[in-house]
Amino acid sequence: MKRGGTDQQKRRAAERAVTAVSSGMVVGLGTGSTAGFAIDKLGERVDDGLEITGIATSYQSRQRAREAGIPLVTLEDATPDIAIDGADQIAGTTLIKGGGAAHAREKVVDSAADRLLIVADPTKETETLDHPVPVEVLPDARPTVSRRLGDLGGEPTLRSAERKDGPVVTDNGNLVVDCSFGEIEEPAALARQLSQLPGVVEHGLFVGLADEIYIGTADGVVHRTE
Ligand SMILES: O=C(CO)[C@H](O)[C@H](O)COP(=O)(O)O
Repeated sequence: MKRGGTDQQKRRAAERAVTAVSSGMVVGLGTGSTAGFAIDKLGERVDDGLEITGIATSYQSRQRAREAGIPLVTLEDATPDIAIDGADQIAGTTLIKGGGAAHAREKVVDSAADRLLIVADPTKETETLDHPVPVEVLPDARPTVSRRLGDLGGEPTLRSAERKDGPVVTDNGNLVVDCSFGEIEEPAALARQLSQLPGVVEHGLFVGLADEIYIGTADGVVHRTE
């Protein structure tokens, strides 16, 4: 499911993006290995005196932030000034996310932030989007949503857990259906259709949300803005 860049590429992207964070900011903390490197770097800067609070997007990012020593608040307390998150596929500034099954909370936090910075390795960048779209569904709605996804031309597969028999259960207690649509020619239109399906909690198409893309390479970082 995940495309694999190197840790060095991911760390480079993450550490460059973290330079955009300054004292006083509320920072949305993304999920996944690349966003994890950003959390680690923010923790180092907190040790050095940076005064920030974080808003986690998942159980995983909350744990990593705690280990890094970043004080945490929730959306009840504050609105993020900036969010740093990873992606599974990037075409321009349109994204597919949800490889870590965290896309529902990620979309809430990322879209609340004034600036969304995406950090990734070069294997994530493509001309067009063709990665299966993760769709978080209410457990009872899984059969009907899967049928509707088929009607939309998709090929839905219930995501299985890797280390136990049975499906992946999200932090919100829901299931994830990964739906392949082949090459997605109109992501915004597909995003609207997916959002309208009863039982869909959230899908992993992020359209019009990312402000900046940081791609770590073997010898530096490519930084793109909208
Ligand atoms: O969307 C996500 C989690 O839901 C992640 O940001 C995405 O899967 C990228 O992860 P990684 O940096 O480990 O490749």
